[in-house]
Amino acid sequence: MSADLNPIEKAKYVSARRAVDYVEDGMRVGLGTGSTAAWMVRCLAEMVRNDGLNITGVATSTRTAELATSLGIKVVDLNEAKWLDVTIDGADEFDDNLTLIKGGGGALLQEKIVATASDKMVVITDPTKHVKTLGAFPLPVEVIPFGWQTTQSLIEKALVDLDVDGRNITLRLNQDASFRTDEGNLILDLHLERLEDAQQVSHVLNQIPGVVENGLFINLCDVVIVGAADGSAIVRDINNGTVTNEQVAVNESDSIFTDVGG
Ligand SMILES: O=C(CO)[C@H](O)[C@H](O)COP(=O)(O)O
Repeated sequence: MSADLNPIEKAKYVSARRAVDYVEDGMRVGLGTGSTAAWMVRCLAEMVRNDGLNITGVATSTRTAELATSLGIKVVDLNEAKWLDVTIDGADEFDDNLTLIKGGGGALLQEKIVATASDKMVVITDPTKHVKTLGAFPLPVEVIPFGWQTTQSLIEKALVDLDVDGRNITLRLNQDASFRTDEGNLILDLHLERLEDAQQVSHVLNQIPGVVENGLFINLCDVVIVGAADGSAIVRDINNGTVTNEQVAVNESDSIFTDVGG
């Protein structure tokens, strides 16, 4: 493996490399967003280039669409694909129930739509993402710009009613301006520390006018892969209840490392 990659980046690559085993010829594939998902896109592109793999991708963000297209993967709109065989995406946190916090890259809305429209969601992670209790990573909530400060107040009040301390909410920034999602919306990051009842919090947040979606992914993830820098990967499949520890075949002179300058 490229000596220039740091251990976390190697772990991300290993989990992405294992995840593309779920992709078969002719499949419609949801392409996640983030640095781990970018490795998956590069792995798939290599299979398209070298093995003639024929797939249709649906991207969860503009930047993933640009990466995939630039590497030769056919990308179509979800309206055209309609339904997907598998989605492979990263996560910011996951717990033992495979409930996720996503949206660190601001793509949670499209990621959730795409994951929901997939037969299977495979989540690719590194060891830093596994938590006992969700919430150390701030929970992203996508809100429409109109009256967003009022929406924030309503979120604060709803969290107090749930006995969750939600007073620490920040508007996500991109340099000095507010961060805008692909849909032109804003992201509020909820610094909750601990999230005991994800189902309830998710439900309550999504009832608030102005909230478009939140970053909790509940009962969506089928498989989580935790890659490690030594080339091993733990693969947990929630549907068949298996957990396997595998060694992933990694080619040190893989051309995808030069694609990213590694
Ligand atoms: O949810 C996401 C983007 O909205 C990402 O999947 C999540 O932030 C993980 O990113 P990375 O793989 O770079 O750690």
